[in-house]
Amino acid sequence: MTGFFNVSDLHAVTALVGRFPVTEAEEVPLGDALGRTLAGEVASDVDIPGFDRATMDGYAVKGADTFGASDGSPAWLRLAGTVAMGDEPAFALKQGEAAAISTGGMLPDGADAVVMVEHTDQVDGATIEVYRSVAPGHHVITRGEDFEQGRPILAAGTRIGAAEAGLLAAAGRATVAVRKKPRVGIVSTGDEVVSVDTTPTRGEIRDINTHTLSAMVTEAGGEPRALGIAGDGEGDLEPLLNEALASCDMVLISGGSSVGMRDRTLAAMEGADESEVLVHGIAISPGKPTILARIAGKPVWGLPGHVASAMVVFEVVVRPFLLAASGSAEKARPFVSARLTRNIASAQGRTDFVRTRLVPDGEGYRAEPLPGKSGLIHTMVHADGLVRIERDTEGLYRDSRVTVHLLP
Ligand SMILES: Nc1nc2c(c(=O)[nH]1)N[C@H]1C(S)=C(S)[C@@H](COP(=O)(O)OP(=O)(O)OC[C@H]3O[C@@H](n4cnc5c(N)ncnc54)[C@H](O)[C@@H]3O)O[C@H]1N2
Ligand code: MOO
Repeated sequence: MTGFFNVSDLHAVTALVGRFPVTEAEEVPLGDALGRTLAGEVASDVDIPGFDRATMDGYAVKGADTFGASDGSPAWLRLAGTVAMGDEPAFALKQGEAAAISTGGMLPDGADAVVMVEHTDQVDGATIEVYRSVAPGHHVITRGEDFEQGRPILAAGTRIGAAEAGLLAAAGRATVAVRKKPRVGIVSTGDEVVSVDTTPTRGEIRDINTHTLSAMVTEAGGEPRALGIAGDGEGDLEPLLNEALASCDMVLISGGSSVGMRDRTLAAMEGADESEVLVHGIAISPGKPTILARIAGKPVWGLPGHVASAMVVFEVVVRPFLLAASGSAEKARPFVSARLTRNIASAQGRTDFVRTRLVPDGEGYRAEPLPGKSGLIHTMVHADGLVRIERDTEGLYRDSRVTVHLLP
């Protein structure tokens, strides 16, 4: 009988991640670095900010000079000068003095706080009244408060988002060393699968997996390359597989990974030069008929054809390999805790990933499992996340608390 003679445990599969290389580093302009992964640790060349800086418009003061000040009993301070923006003040504050300052201006020596202009009145050209007491440090960002010169500010493996781009700009990084985006070749298979611009005849179905997988590759920091659809005939897949291997760092083939008569993915992988099949079958659901081969040092995946299965397998198995290939330090998706709206059955001996919708419920969420047919794309559209049920768990009862790993 044909079958999966050696179904692997999920942990054993993800442990294979170290068998594959990380992409090379390259220096890119900061403006092109969004979504990329830092190749090395980054330190700043300067203190940020490089000086004590006002965060409000008003007067730089010595906090102690304002202690006890109120509307009924204001503090009187002498005006020592005005701070010009972008300049270092040429004067220092002595006891009982204040200096006019704008937001972002440099505090003169001797000042340690800023009192807001609306809490003051100018009595004449040389004197102000202060109606509030300000403690030292009030309305001031101190030198090096964001980060200090020479100290690491971002670790290798950090994915560059908006905040990281800002930090790199502050640290003077006009160019950044990042990992090359792993290129991922995507091949769909099946005589019944037709491209999106075709009206399917009865028996045909439009190619969904190329588009879901491309989107997921992009989200994970890779660069998808759609290579088209291979038929089920003998020798149909090989040219596309070879093209993908020649131009990409990883290959995803969807469909034909099972044990049916037309399932030729395994044979095509085995027939490639320098090929070693590492996995054929994983103890997960959906996604049991997943294949992983190492061909010419590159990971080549055979993903289930069923559309939701292909997405779930990408999320829980392939994505960690893609993150590792780009040197990413990301470990796990964010998750929320929620109560199940109904029982979920699960067979022992495999890890289940249940597509789940989150329904807001007072302070938190209820987790609503979505019915399981893995050939339906709408279940993924409605899912907010996945609930993982471990191999040794038979199922979960309604109202039990579960962890929902959020999908992007
Ligand atoms: N006798 C058995 N049959 C099946 C088993 C099994 O253990 N014994 N496993 C089932 C499971 S679970 C899955 S998952 C599928 C996986 O099969 P394949 O990877 O070989 O995929 P196909 O047979 O080629 O396709 C399955 C299904 O998905 C549709 N499909 C394929 N590619 C696309 C695409 N790019 N876009 C949209 N839809 C696609 C295809 O038309 C089929 O309907 O095997 C079960 N069978
Ligand atoms: O294991 Mo399949 O991937 O259920 O749909």
